[in-house]
Amino acid sequence: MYVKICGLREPEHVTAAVEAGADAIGYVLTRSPRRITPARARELASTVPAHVLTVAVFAGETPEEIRAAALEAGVRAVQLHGDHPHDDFTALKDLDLTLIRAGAAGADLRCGAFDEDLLIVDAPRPGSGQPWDWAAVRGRPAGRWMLAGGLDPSNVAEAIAAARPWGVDVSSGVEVAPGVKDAGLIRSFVTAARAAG
Ligand SMILES: O=C(O)c1ccccc1NCC(=O)[C@H](O)[C@H](O)COP(=O)(O)O
Repeated sequence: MYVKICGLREPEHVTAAVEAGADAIGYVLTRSPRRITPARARELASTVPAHVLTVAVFAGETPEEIRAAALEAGVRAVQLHGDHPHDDFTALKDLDLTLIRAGAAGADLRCGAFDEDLLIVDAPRPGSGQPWDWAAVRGRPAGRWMLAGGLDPSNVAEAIAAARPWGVDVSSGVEVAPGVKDAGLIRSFVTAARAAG
């Protein structure tokens, strides 16, 4: 089970995620209580070992803005959340970064449909921590796809059983307040997801 922890802002939470065995770590570079600057993302990403994917998250920015911020942040992947057209992914292809497409269950659920490498199937409001009907997508997404939206250490096993994803992605469920992560919750989430997967 591939595990991504999103919305990290502090070095101790990056360390907790890496030590717990997370596969990917996300930095939100778009409008959000979790937003950080590309410079801060670079600082946080600089300590992350090469086997962990560092991801810059965007929603609605232009390919030029995404390109500039991703290069400044020095990440290994970009995540385009919401209604980004196929052309935006094509425009970023030459960056040679992992491309992640993220959206709600109404979108095209075939990973690779927009030339992306990974797909995230999320709640309608990203980063809201709201659980949704995970079982509704069971058997529908194809390829390397992560389930997100309202996951936490106590429900991730149930969510995995319901949707049968390739991976899981969490933000609010490992926080004690919006944008404030908790190292213990991060560890518990990774452990629970791995045990269930
Ligand atoms: O986290 C945000 O605030 C956010 C804002 C705008 C676009 C994307 C955002 N988060 C992206 C993620 O990958 C979250 O992990 C995912 O939406 C799950 O969130 P949650 O339900 O809080 O676990």
